[in-house]
Amino acid sequence: MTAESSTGPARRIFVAGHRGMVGSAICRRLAREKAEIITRTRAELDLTDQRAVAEFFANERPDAVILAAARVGGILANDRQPVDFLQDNLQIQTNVIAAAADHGVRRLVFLGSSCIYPKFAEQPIREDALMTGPLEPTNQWYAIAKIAGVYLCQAYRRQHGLSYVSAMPTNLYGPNDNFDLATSHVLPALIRKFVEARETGAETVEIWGSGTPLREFMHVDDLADAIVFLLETYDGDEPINVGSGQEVSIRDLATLIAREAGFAGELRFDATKPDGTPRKLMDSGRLHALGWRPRVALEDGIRQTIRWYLDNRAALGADGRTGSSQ
Ligand SMILES: NC(=O)C1=CN([C@@H]2O[C@H](COP(=O)(O)OP(=O)(O)OC[C@H]3O[C@@H](n4cnc5c(N)ncnc54)[C@H](OP(=O)(O)O)[C@@H]3O)[C@@H](O)[C@H]2O)C=CC1
Ligand SMILES: C[C@H]1O[C@H](OP(=O)(O)OP(=O)(O)OC[C@H]2O[C@@H](n3cnc4c(=O)[nH]c(N)nc43)[C@H](O)[C@@H]2O)[C@@H](O)[C@@H](O)C1=O
Repeated sequence: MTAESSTGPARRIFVAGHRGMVGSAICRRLAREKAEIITRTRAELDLTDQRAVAEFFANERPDAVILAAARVGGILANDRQPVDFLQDNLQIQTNVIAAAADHGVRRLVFLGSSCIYPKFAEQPIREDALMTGPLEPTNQWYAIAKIAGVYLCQAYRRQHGLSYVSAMPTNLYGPNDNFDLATSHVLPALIRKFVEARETGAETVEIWGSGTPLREFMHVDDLADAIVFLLETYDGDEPINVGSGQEVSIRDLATLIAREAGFAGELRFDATKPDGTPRKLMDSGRLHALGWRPRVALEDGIRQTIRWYLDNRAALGADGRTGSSQ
């Protein structure tokens, strides 16, 4: 294990999870850099397979890694599949981070999530709120795994001097999102629901929970730009928040998407579904102080993502996830 801890451009970058929403956006963004991008589909490399991951790193020798592969899902999937969200994420991140360290990877960016912060953290949430209070019960399993990932990066830095960092994105949306209503996040779910309601002439659309929770949304192209910026410039022990500052209630988000999708009917709130955390607006002041700012306004991003969904839904699987052709 070597301990070269400089920032700066990487040459061979392994983007883990390149077929996902975040990984694909990172690949689009990296195409503008002088870097060779290494990818593997899940069929080629199951990241929960420790031996296969070690072999891959021994053969490919990337000098940087962006870890955007994970078991990801919305509030209900997190709540109903605690084993999958805890176990898959612990395995994927531990295998990748450990193999990277064992095979001389110089730089690694681990993606956490704003849900790792305490449910009732002071708003906007600063990085030092981590581990200061109880987690939101619906996604505590996923959060515990992600917290372990943050600590593993810090541990490799402390014990082996490695330059591994963690970024905490807020709620994301954009091309290649998951539009499966059972497992998706709210924004793609509402795009699909309102588009289909307009097409079928449905009079109501069901919105989970009370509509009062507040969420901060960022377009995935902004996130990808921030991750490449951090890969090249950030070498800190602390995780760093990546937010947009664009906060909206679920009711207002639904109203906005309904308008953009051309749905004029009624919103019906389903109180049997969980609200989750009441608010999670991140303080992204540290990232801004480094000189990075988001660009995509929420309305523009939603309009663009509705267009993407309309243009691409035929190629999505029946469940609304990107097919295996990429
Ligand atoms: N979406 C969001 O709102 C947020 C996401 N994040 C973080 O960003 C990262 C990416 O999320 P996102 O792009 O939305 O998620 P996606 O589900 O769109 O993508 C995840 C990717 O990981 C791959 N993957 C999952 N399990 C394995 C495995 N065992 N072996 C190999 N590959 C695997 C998937 O492969 P396959 O295509 O085969 O399924 C997919 O390409 C995650 O770390 C997530 O926690 C953080 C905050 C918010
Ligand atoms: C990114 C983050 O994402 C997850 O947390 P979340 O922000 O609570 O996730 P969500 O997008 O699924 O819901 C946001 C809000 O929206 C409401 N809501 C309304 N109607 C629908 C709906 O149709 N689908 C969904 N999914 N939610 C809906 C829903 O009830 C909730 O109040 C974490 O588990 C964790 O994985 C994580 O890191």
